[in-house]
Amino acid sequence: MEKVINIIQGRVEQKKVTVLQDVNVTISSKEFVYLIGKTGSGKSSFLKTLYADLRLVDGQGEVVGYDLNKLKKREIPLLRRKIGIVFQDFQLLTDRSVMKNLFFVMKATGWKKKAIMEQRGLEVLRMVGIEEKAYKMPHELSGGEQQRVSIARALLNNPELILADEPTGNLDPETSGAIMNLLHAIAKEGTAMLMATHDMGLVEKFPGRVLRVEKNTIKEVEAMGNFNPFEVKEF
Ligand SMILES: Nc1ncnc2c1ncn2[C@@H]1O[C@H](COP(=O)(O)OP(=O)(O)OP(=O)(O)O)[C@@H](O)[C@H]1O
Repeated sequence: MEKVINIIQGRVEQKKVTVLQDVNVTISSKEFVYLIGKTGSGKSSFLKTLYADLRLVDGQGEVVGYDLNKLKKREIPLLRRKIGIVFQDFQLLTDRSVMKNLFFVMKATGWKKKAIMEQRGLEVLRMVGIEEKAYKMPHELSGGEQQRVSIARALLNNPELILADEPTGNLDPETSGAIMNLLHAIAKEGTAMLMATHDMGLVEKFPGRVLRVEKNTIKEVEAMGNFNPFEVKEF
């Protein structure tokens, strides 16, 4: 299977302080992978490194075919076009409709023809089950619906990888479950998913590969057989 993330002996800093080191992580297409760990352990920092918002200080890294060490500033938008990013707080533009939120991203990533943009907008909204909300304003939607819009936005450019930072953090358990089903369905279609969460209930309910951030590094959690996310396999 094709590797969408390959980090070898990676090190990540925040303000000159090492947050993660000796990071070795490989993720292939279609995989659904959780990134767990305590608050402040470095989950967001790792995701930021993958979408080139933080530098990979040492080590090698390749994300959707881009070499993180060689990536020039002007190439960052090209990398982000092949990655979908979903945040806990949705990050929708509140002053415009759902469709105009999608247009905003499409324009920024090189789409030009309005009719084609509208067609693609409706298509991704259909994929997440809210096509009928296309012309509503964000505040007219529930939290779960807003998160579906942000997932639709992440899907616009057919990403090879979706990075989701606590995507269910602001949602009630039932809505979280529906969003998890959606994310799993997207991963099955071929988009790799790396999802940071500290909701262990979700990890148990929707099994997947688990990586744990602890002691300034990332470890694979043994998830075979008796699933126990607290059992850590040492490298
Ligand atoms: N912009 C920043 N400037 C300086 N230090 C930062 C910055 N962002 C994060 N840090 C520090 O880096 C470390 C890792 O933070 P990070 O946000 O990656 O953790 P996290 O696991 O995502 O936490 P949470 O679950 O609370 O989101 C923490 O010690 C944090 O204080």
